[in-house]
Amino acid sequence: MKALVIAEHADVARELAGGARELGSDEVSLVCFGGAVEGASDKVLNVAVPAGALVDDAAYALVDAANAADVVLVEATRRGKVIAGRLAAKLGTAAAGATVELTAEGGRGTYFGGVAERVQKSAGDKQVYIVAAGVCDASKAAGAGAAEDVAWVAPERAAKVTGNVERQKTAADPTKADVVVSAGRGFAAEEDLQKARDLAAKLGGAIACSRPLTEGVNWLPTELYVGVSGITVTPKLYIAAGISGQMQHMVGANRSATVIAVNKDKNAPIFKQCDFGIVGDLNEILPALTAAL
Ligand SMILES: Cc1cc2nc3c(=O)[nH]c(=O)nc-3n(C[C@H](O)[C@H](O)[C@H](O)COP(=O)(O)OP(=O)(O)OC[C@H]3O[C@@H](n4cnc5c(N)ncnc54)[C@H](O)[C@@H]3O)c2cc1C
Repeated sequence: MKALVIAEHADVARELAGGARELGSDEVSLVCFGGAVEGASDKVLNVAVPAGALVDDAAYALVDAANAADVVLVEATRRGKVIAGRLAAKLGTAAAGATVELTAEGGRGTYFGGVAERVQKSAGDKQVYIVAAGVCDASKAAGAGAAEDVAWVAPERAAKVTGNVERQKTAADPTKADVVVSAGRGFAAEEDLQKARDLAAKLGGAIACSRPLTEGVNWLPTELYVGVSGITVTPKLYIAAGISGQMQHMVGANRSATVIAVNKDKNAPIFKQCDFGIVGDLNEILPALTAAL
């Protein structure tokens, strides 16, 4: 069996390469847009993204590599999801998303904010899985990593980069953190986010958020929103503050080992999806937690 791994982060690339081996792949090809990955795969595919082009469009350069593979594992990033969808369409199949476990029977994924699970496979003989960080075991990754250049193939109607805006960099990556303090629309003012930052700092964790805090008011970078169209996090502790618990958000958080919710509405749906719930005003609860730690 042959596998193609597509990732944005070197550590997740290793994990997915390990996952491909666990599935029984005897040949693993790997492309990582976020840096060199050595000793993790048989082949390393170098896709040079031309200036002005988008990584999202890399699917077209990878069609031949995907066609040569039986299984394609794609890191569940925003760009990865675009690449996986386009590649699956080119292969005449569908991509299985939100995969939290890979098995020979298919990918186990969660749905409806984690209240349901199912195992699914792409139709046909080629499998395309979108897999989150932390799902596969990197220790199984191995290989000589023979380098191969892959020519860029521009899409028929490529998106054009019309400008670049430097984004605010965050101190810690929530996809890697053991503790994530996640802020939602319950935060009434941007400066109140400091309360979440203080708690995260005290716990050695990272900040994340629900989508309205990025795309609605632009208080935090889009890389930080958790959910079906954002990132998937798998921390030991997820503190959801001022988040109602809509399924589109929870699907990205429900693999956290422990979820604590802080919400002033005792009927908020999040209280049905958490291990511990605190009914109260986050403006009082978060500073109190920070002070108590
Ligand atoms: C196709 C699609 C994709 C989507 N993808 C995503 C996604 O990937 N990620 C995502 O997050 N969302 C996503 N959404 C949006 C999602 O449906 C919800 O609208 C969003 O998650 C709600 O964010 P929230 O919980 O922060 O806000 P709200 O639902 O408005 O909840 C705010 C909560 O804060 C509480 N609150 C208010 N004030 C306080 C206070 N002072 N102290 C404590 N609690 C307080 C309220 O009681 C309420 O429960 C998507 C929607 C669609 C249609």
